[in-house]
Amino acid sequence: MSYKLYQKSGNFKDIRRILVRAGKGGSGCVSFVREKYIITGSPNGGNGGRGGDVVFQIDPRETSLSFVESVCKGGAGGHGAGKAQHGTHGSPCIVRVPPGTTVREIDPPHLPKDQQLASEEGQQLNRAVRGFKSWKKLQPAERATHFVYFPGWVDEGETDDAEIPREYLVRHPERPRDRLHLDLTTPDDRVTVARGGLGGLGNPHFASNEMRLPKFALRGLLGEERWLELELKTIADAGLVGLPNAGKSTFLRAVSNAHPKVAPYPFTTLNPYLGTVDYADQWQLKLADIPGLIAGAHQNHGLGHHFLRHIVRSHVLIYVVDIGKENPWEDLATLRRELELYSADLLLKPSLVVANKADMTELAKANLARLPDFTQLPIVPVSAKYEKNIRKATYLMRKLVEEAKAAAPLTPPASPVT
Ligand SMILES: Nc1nc2c(ncn2[C@@H]2O[C@H](COP(=O)(O)OP(=O)(O)OP(=O)(O)O)[C@@H](O)[C@H]2O)c(=O)[nH]1
Ligand SMILES: [Mg+2]
Repeated sequence: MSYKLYQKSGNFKDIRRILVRAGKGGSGCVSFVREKYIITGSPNGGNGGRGGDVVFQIDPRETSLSFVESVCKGGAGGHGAGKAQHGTHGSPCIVRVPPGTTVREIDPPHLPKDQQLASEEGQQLNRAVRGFKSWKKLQPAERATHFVYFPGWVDEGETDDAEIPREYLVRHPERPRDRLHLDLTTPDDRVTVARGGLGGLGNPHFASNEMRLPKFALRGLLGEERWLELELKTIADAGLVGLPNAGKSTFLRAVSNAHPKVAPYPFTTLNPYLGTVDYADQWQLKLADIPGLIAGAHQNHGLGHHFLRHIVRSHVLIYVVDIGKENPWEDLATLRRELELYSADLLLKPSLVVANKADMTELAKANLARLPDFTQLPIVPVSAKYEKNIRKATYLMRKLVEEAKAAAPLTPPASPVT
């Protein structure tokens, strides 16, 4: 049931597993000067171009991971050509991701269990399989995968003495041992997640006194390849939590420029929704509306509780309770219990109780009088539908957010790129 409801939420995706593969480098070229009266032309093959990187561009306009491709490939570098013409660089693959995306490298799904990188044993095996293998020890057939030859020319050990720069010694670059782990929070930042392969060297590079006319050039290297898990944890200053139908979306509509759907049935909201509250002095507050939580959400009742990932980063939590029904404090206790089961840290965040639907009845008034007996948190009665007492709520929200920001001013810094 809950799965189906989640599926109904259109294209929204907050978790994705993708493959990023940077482009391979172009090959170097074997070529010689051919001109009238020049019998033995000097080598003039160009180098191959670099493969294109895969780059994550953090774009504040994006709010979902649904437009990220499952396979992101950088373009291949062009091959070198005669007359010392170098190959073109491969075009980079630029992937737009919303701020708040975390990136974690995972094992490729097709590797057998014992070869997976997670275990130390698996890591050793991986290194042995695709680890550093000196090209000198390779069989001729294997060696041909490193070199391009002049047509009809047979390698009889000439390539043994070729001076090859260190970075070319490994044809299949070993999978980086440090796994990529990034937290992309800074808007408009760019992070390279897979580097393109180097372009191969043309034959002039191997010319020496012993070998004036080298008839081989280097092939380009393969680009990096990684499997990544992207998870979107929305960045908002405050998050609304409440039972279904408590009026969270109505409250967001009342205080911000956002227009989430409002309807008198539970689970109207299926995706997190972000709104901005504008204050008179240009100060802004980002407020996130998420689907309703119910008792047992940690056991996947209702819509489950995985959407709580969108409020773990917010500075302040706002509990929206429907004060017009019997025993609203039980709802508050349910909410706090479910939050604790997701992450106990959530309960430590500064919070505020918005007692919604205060316009309703005498019961609402009686409940409001009793509510402080059940919680220490500040309580603001409002009517989101009729926009009553909204100013007081926004004022308190701002105060809490400013205090929380002053206490922990920095958003977590982006971890270094490996
Ligand atoms: N009388 C009254 N009705 C309200 C008030 N706030 C919201 N409602 C009504 O309550 C119903 C539910 O409101 P929503 O904003 O969709 O509730 P929600 O918490 O977002 O619900 P879900 O998205 O399903 O979790 C709607 O029919 C609203 O018109 C209020 O202050 N007074
Ligand atoms: Mg809603």
